[in-house]
Amino acid sequence: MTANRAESEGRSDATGDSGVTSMTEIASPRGSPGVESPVIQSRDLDVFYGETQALDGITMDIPERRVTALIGPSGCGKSTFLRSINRMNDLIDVARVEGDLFFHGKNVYDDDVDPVALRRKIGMIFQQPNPFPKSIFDNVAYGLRVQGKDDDLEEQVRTALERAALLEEVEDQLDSSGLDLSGGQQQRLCIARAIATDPEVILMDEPASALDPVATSKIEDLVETLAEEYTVVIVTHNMQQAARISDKTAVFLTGGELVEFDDTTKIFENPESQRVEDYITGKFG
Ligand SMILES: Nc1ncnc2c1ncn2[C@@H]1O[C@H](COP(=O)(O)OP(=O)(O)OP(=O)(O)O)[C@@H](O)[C@H]1O
Repeated sequence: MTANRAESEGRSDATGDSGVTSMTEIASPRGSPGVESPVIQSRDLDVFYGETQALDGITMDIPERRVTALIGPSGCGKSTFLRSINRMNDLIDVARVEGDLFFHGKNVYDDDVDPVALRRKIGMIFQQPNPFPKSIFDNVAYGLRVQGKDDDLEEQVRTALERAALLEEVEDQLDSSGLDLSGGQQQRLCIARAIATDPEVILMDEPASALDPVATSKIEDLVETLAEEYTVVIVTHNMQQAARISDKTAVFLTGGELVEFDDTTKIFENPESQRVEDYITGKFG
Protein backbone atom coordinates (compact mmCIF):
# COMPACT_ATOMS: atom_id res chain seq x y z
CA MET A 1 0.00 0.00 0.00
CA THR A 2 2.77 2.37 0.92
CA ALA A 3 4.50 2.71 -2.43
CA ASN A 4 1.26 2.61 -4.38
CA ARG A 5 -0.26 5.34 -2.32
CA ALA A 6 2.83 7.50 -2.79
CA GLU A 7 2.59 7.04 -6.54
CA SER A 8 -1.13 7.71 -6.66
CA GLU A 9 -0.61 10.90 -4.73
CA GLY A 10 1.96 11.99 -7.27
CA ARG A 11 4.67 12.59 -4.73
CA SER A 12 8.26 12.89 -5.72
CA ASP A 13 10.55 10.52 -3.89
CA ALA A 14 13.67 12.34 -5.04
CA THR A 15 15.88 12.59 -2.01
CA GLY A 16 19.34 13.36 -0.84
CA ASP A 17 21.81 10.86 0.62
CA SER A 18 19.72 10.07 3.63
CA GLY A 19 16.65 9.52 1.53
CA VAL A 20 14.74 11.91 3.77
CA THR A 21 15.53 15.37 2.53
CA SER A 22 12.93 16.12 -0.12
CA MET A 23 10.16 18.59 0.57
CA THR A 24 6.96 17.46 -1.07
CA GLU A 25 3.39 17.68 0.01
CA ILE A 26 1.12 14.78 0.83
CA ALA A 27 -2.10 15.24 -1.09
CA SER A 28 -4.17 13.61 1.60
CA PRO A 29 -7.63 14.88 2.40
CA ARG A 30 -7.38 13.55 5.93
CA GLY A 31 -4.58 15.50 7.54
CA SER A 32 -4.97 17.60 10.65
CA PRO A 33 -6.94 20.81 10.09
CA GLY A 34 -5.04 23.90 11.12
CA VAL A 35 -1.57 22.43 10.56
CA GLU A 36 -0.12 24.49 7.74
CA SER A 37 3.51 23.39 7.55
CA PRO A 38 3.57 19.75 8.53
CA VAL A 39 7.00 18.18 8.79
CA ILE A 40 5.79 14.77 9.88
CA GLN A 41 2.59 13.19 8.62
CA SER A 42 1.28 9.83 9.70
CA ARG A 43 -1.45 8.13 7.72
CA ASP A 44 -3.33 5.10 9.05
CA LEU A 45 -0.31 4.09 11.06
CA ASP A 46 -0.63 0.81 12.93
CA VAL A 47 2.11 -0.66 15.10
CA PHE A 48 2.05 -4.21 16.45
CA TYR A 49 4.28 -5.98 18.95
CA GLY A 50 3.78 -9.59 17.91
CA GLU A 51 0.01 -10.10 18.15
CA THR A 52 -0.56 -7.00 20.29
CA GLN A 53 -1.69 -3.87 18.47
CA ALA A 54 -0.17 -0.81 20.14
CA LEU A 55 -1.30 1.86 17.64
CA ASP A 56 -4.51 1.84 15.64
CA GLY A 57 -4.80 3.92 12.50
CA ILE A 58 -2.98 7.07 13.57
CA THR A 59 -3.42 9.95 11.13
CA MET A 60 -1.86 13.21 12.22
CA ASP A 61 0.19 16.14 10.93
CA ILE A 62 2.95 17.56 13.10
CA PRO A 63 3.70 21.23 12.46
CA GLU A 64 7.14 22.67 11.86
CA ARG A 65 8.91 24.57 14.67
CA ARG A 66 6.17 24.03 17.18
CA VAL A 67 5.89 21.88 20.29
CA THR A 68 3.48 18.99 19.86
CA ALA A 69 2.61 17.10 23.04
CA LEU A 70 1.45 13.48 23.09
CA ILE A 71 -0.63 12.69 26.16
CA GLY A 72 -2.78 9.81 27.35
CA PRO A 73 -2.93 7.05 29.95
CA SER A 74 -0.19 4.51 30.44
CA GLY A 75 0.09 1.95 27.66
CA CYS A 76 -1.94 3.90 25.07
CA GLY A 77 0.97 3.99 22.61
CA LYS A 78 2.52 7.44 23.03
CA SER A 79 6.11 6.17 23.14
CA THR A 80 5.40 3.73 20.35
CA PHE A 81 4.21 6.58 18.13
CA LEU A 82 7.24 8.68 19.04
CA ARG A 83 9.60 5.81 18.23
CA SER A 84 7.87 5.14 14.94
CA ILE A 85 8.80 8.64 13.73
CA ASN A 86 12.54 7.96 13.63
CA ARG A 87 12.27 4.19 13.29
CA MET A 88 13.50 3.39 16.76
CA ASN A 89 10.88 0.61 16.76
CA ASP A 90 13.12 -1.12 14.19
CA LEU A 91 15.33 -2.02 17.16
CA ILE A 92 12.50 -4.05 18.75
CA ASP A 93 12.41 -7.49 17.10
CA VAL A 94 8.68 -8.08 17.48
CA ALA A 95 7.61 -4.60 16.33
CA ARG A 96 5.83 -4.31 12.99
CA VAL A 97 4.59 -1.14 11.30
CA GLU A 98 1.77 -0.79 8.78
CA GLY A 99 0.61 2.41 7.11
CA ASP A 100 2.65 5.48 6.28
CA LEU A 101 4.87 7.89 8.13
CA PHE A 102 6.16 10.77 6.06
CA PHE A 103 8.99 13.15 6.88
CA HIS A 104 8.94 16.06 4.45
CA GLY A 105 6.78 13.95 2.19
CA LYS A 106 9.13 10.97 2.09
CA ASN A 107 7.93 7.74 3.65
CA VAL A 108 10.53 6.90 6.28
CA TYR A 109 9.69 3.19 5.91
CA ASP A 110 10.66 3.12 2.24
CA ASP A 111 13.47 0.68 1.47
CA ASP A 112 15.88 3.42 0.42
CA VAL A 113 15.75 5.29 3.74
CA ASP A 114 18.77 4.79 5.96
CA PRO A 115 17.48 4.75 9.56
CA VAL A 116 20.81 6.03 10.91
CA ALA A 117 20.70 9.04 8.59
CA LEU A 118 17.04 9.52 9.50
CA ARG A 119 17.92 9.63 13.20
CA ARG A 120 20.47 12.36 12.52
CA LYS A 121 17.61 14.50 11.25
CA ILE A 122 15.18 13.31 13.91
CA GLY A 123 17.00 13.07 17.23
CA MET A 124 15.65 11.59 20.44
CA ILE A 125 15.84 12.40 24.14
CA PHE A 126 14.88 9.69 26.61
CA GLN A 127 13.31 9.65 30.05
CA GLN A 128 16.56 8.84 31.82
CA PRO A 129 19.47 11.10 30.85
CA ASN A 130 22.04 8.87 29.15
CA PRO A 131 25.32 10.76 28.66
CA PHE A 132 28.27 8.74 27.44
CA PRO A 133 30.95 8.03 30.07
CA LYS A 134 33.07 10.73 28.48
CA SER A 135 33.85 14.37 29.12
CA ILE A 136 31.19 17.03 28.64
CA PHE A 137 33.07 18.21 25.56
CA ASP A 138 33.38 14.73 24.07
CA ASN A 139 29.71 14.00 24.65
CA VAL A 140 28.68 16.95 22.53
CA ALA A 141 31.49 16.47 20.00
CA TYR A 142 30.74 12.77 19.54
CA GLY A 143 28.24 12.97 16.66
CA LEU A 144 30.17 15.75 14.97
CA ARG A 145 33.33 13.62 14.94
CA VAL A 146 31.43 10.56 13.67
CA GLN A 147 30.10 12.67 10.82
CA GLY A 148 33.50 14.21 10.11
CA LYS A 149 32.14 17.67 10.90
CA ASP A 150 35.05 18.50 13.12
CA ASP A 151 36.07 21.91 11.77
CA ASP A 152 35.71 24.51 14.51
CA LEU A 153 34.80 21.72 16.88
CA GLU A 154 35.16 23.87 19.97
CA GLU A 155 32.87 26.53 18.54
CA GLN A 156 30.26 23.95 17.55
CA VAL A 157 30.34 22.33 20.99
CA ARG A 158 29.98 25.67 22.75
CA THR A 159 27.10 26.68 20.49
CA ALA A 160 25.25 23.42 21.18
CA LEU A 161 25.79 23.79 24.93
CA GLU A 162 24.55 27.34 24.75
CA ARG A 163 21.42 26.33 22.83
CA ALA A 164 20.79 23.68 25.46
CA ALA A 165 21.06 26.37 28.18
CA LEU A 166 24.00 24.58 29.78
CA LEU A 167 27.10 26.49 28.66
CA GLU A 168 27.16 28.99 31.52
CA GLU A 169 27.05 26.22 34.10
CA VAL A 170 29.78 24.04 32.58
CA GLU A 171 32.13 26.24 30.58
CA ASP A 172 34.93 25.89 33.14
CA GLN A 173 34.63 22.11 33.31
CA LEU A 174 34.30 20.91 29.74
CA ASP A 175 36.88 18.19 30.42
CA SER A 176 34.97 16.77 33.41
CA SER A 177 32.87 13.67 33.00
CA GLY A 178 29.31 14.18 31.82
CA LEU A 179 28.30 11.64 34.44
CA ASP A 180 29.36 14.02 37.24
CA LEU A 181 26.63 16.51 36.34
CA SER A 182 23.25 16.66 38.09
CA GLY A 183 20.31 14.82 36.49
CA GLY A 184 18.90 18.03 35.01
CA GLN A 185 22.30 19.05 33.66
CA GLN A 186 22.82 15.57 32.23
CA GLN A 187 19.49 15.86 30.41
CA ARG A 188 20.49 19.24 28.99
CA LEU A 189 23.84 17.69 27.99
CA CYS A 190 21.93 15.01 26.08
CA ILE A 191 19.92 17.75 24.40
CA ALA A 192 23.17 19.54 23.47
CA ARG A 193 24.52 16.26 22.07
CA ALA A 194 21.35 15.81 20.03
CA ILE A 195 21.31 19.32 18.59
CA ALA A 196 25.06 19.50 17.89
CA THR A 197 24.57 17.56 14.67
CA ASP A 198 21.82 19.92 13.56
CA PRO A 199 18.66 17.80 13.48
CA GLU A 200 15.34 19.21 12.34
CA VAL A 201 13.13 17.35 14.75
CA ILE A 202 13.68 16.51 18.41
CA LEU A 203 11.60 13.71 19.92
CA MET A 204 11.39 13.74 23.70
CA ASP A 205 10.04 10.82 25.71
CA GLU A 206 9.10 12.20 29.13
CA PRO A 207 12.38 14.13 29.33
CA ALA A 208 11.66 15.65 32.74
CA SER A 209 9.97 12.79 34.55
CA ALA A 210 13.16 11.78 36.38
CA LEU A 211 13.97 15.36 37.42
CA ASP A 212 13.17 17.59 40.39
CA PRO A 213 10.84 20.60 39.95
CA VAL A 214 13.64 23.14 39.39
CA ALA A 215 15.36 20.99 36.77
CA THR A 216 11.95 20.27 35.21
CA SER A 217 11.22 23.95 34.91
CA LYS A 218 14.56 24.51 33.12
CA ILE A 219 13.77 21.74 30.66
CA GLU A 220 10.32 23.20 30.04
CA ASP A 221 11.79 26.65 29.33
CA LEU A 222 14.34 25.03 27.06
CA VAL A 223 11.70 23.10 25.11
CA GLU A 224 9.88 26.33 24.33
CA THR A 225 13.11 27.98 23.17
CA LEU A 226 14.11 24.96 21.08
CA ALA A 227 10.85 25.22 19.15
CA GLU A 228 12.09 28.49 17.65
CA GLU A 229 14.55 26.41 15.63
CA TYR A 230 13.38 22.82 15.79
CA THR A 231 10.19 20.82 15.57
CA VAL A 232 9.64 19.27 18.99
CA VAL A 233 7.43 16.28 19.77
CA ILE A 234 7.18 15.47 23.45
CA VAL A 235 5.53 12.62 25.36
CA THR A 236 4.47 13.65 28.82
CA HIS A 237 2.38 12.18 31.63
CA ASN A 238 2.08 15.61 33.10
CA MET A 239 -0.95 17.37 31.68
CA GLN A 240 -0.01 20.72 33.22
CA GLN A 241 3.32 20.43 31.46
CA ALA A 242 1.63 19.74 28.14
CA ALA A 243 -0.68 22.71 28.69
CA ARG A 244 2.25 24.97 29.61
CA ILE A 245 4.69 24.21 26.85
CA SER A 246 2.93 22.82 23.80
CA ASP A 247 1.20 24.43 20.84
CA LYS A 248 -0.61 21.28 19.72
CA THR A 249 -1.74 18.33 21.79
CA ALA A 250 -2.58 14.81 20.65
CA VAL A 251 -4.64 12.72 23.05
CA PHE A 252 -4.15 8.97 22.74
CA LEU A 253 -6.47 6.66 24.65
CA THR A 254 -6.51 2.98 25.45
CA GLY A 255 -6.28 0.77 22.41
CA GLY A 256 -3.67 2.92 20.72
CA GLU A 257 -6.22 5.28 19.26
CA LEU A 258 -5.66 8.98 18.59
CA VAL A 259 -8.89 10.43 19.92
CA GLU A 260 -8.29 14.15 19.43
CA PHE A 261 -5.56 16.38 18.05
CA ASP A 262 -5.86 20.14 18.14
CA ASP A 263 -4.45 23.38 19.50
CA THR A 264 -3.43 22.81 23.10
CA THR A 265 -5.76 25.52 24.40
CA LYS A 266 -8.70 23.90 22.61
CA ILE A 267 -7.86 20.44 23.99
CA PHE A 268 -7.62 21.72 27.55
CA GLU A 269 -10.44 24.27 27.48
CA ASN A 270 -13.02 22.90 25.11
CA PRO A 271 -12.28 19.41 23.75
CA GLU A 272 -14.64 17.93 21.19
CA SER A 273 -14.60 14.45 22.67
CA GLN A 274 -16.27 13.53 25.95
CA ARG A 275 -13.60 10.86 26.47
CA VAL A 276 -10.90 13.51 26.17
CA GLU A 277 -12.73 15.79 28.59
CA ASP A 278 -13.04 12.91 31.06
CA TYR A 279 -9.35 12.18 30.75
CA ILE A 280 -8.28 15.82 31.06
CA THR A 281 -10.48 16.35 34.11
CA GLY A 282 -9.05 13.28 35.78
CA LYS A 283 -12.11 11.04 35.59
CA PHE A 284 -9.84 8.24 34.43
CA GLY A 285 -6.26 7.51 33.44
N1 LIG B 1 9.02 -3.71 23.36
C1 LIG B 1 7.73 -4.06 23.51
N2 LIG B 1 7.36 -5.33 23.36
C2 LIG B 1 6.07 -5.71 23.49
N3 LIG B 1 5.05 -4.85 23.79
C3 LIG B 1 5.37 -3.56 23.94
C4 LIG B 1 6.72 -3.08 23.81
N4 LIG B 1 6.73 -1.76 24.03
C5 LIG B 1 5.45 -1.40 24.28
N5 LIG B 1 4.64 -2.49 24.23
C6 LIG B 1 3.18 -2.50 24.45
O1 LIG B 1 2.59 -1.57 23.55
C7 LIG B 1 1.58 -0.82 24.18
C8 LIG B 1 1.90 0.66 24.09
O2 LIG B 1 3.09 0.92 24.85
P1 LIG B 1 3.77 2.35 24.89
O3 LIG B 1 5.00 2.22 25.73
O4 LIG B 1 3.91 2.88 23.53
O5 LIG B 1 2.66 3.19 25.67
P2 LIG B 1 2.78 4.59 26.41
O6 LIG B 1 1.50 5.29 26.18
O7 LIG B 1 4.03 5.28 26.01
O8 LIG B 1 2.89 4.10 27.93
P3 LIG B 1 3.60 4.80 29.18
O9 LIG B 1 2.89 6.10 29.36
O10 LIG B 1 3.32 3.85 30.29
O11 LIG B 1 5.05 4.93 28.86
C9 LIG B 1 1.47 -1.35 25.61
O12 LIG B 1 0.47 -2.34 25.64
C10 LIG B 1 2.83 -1.97 25.84
O13 LIG B 1 2.75 -3.03 26.76
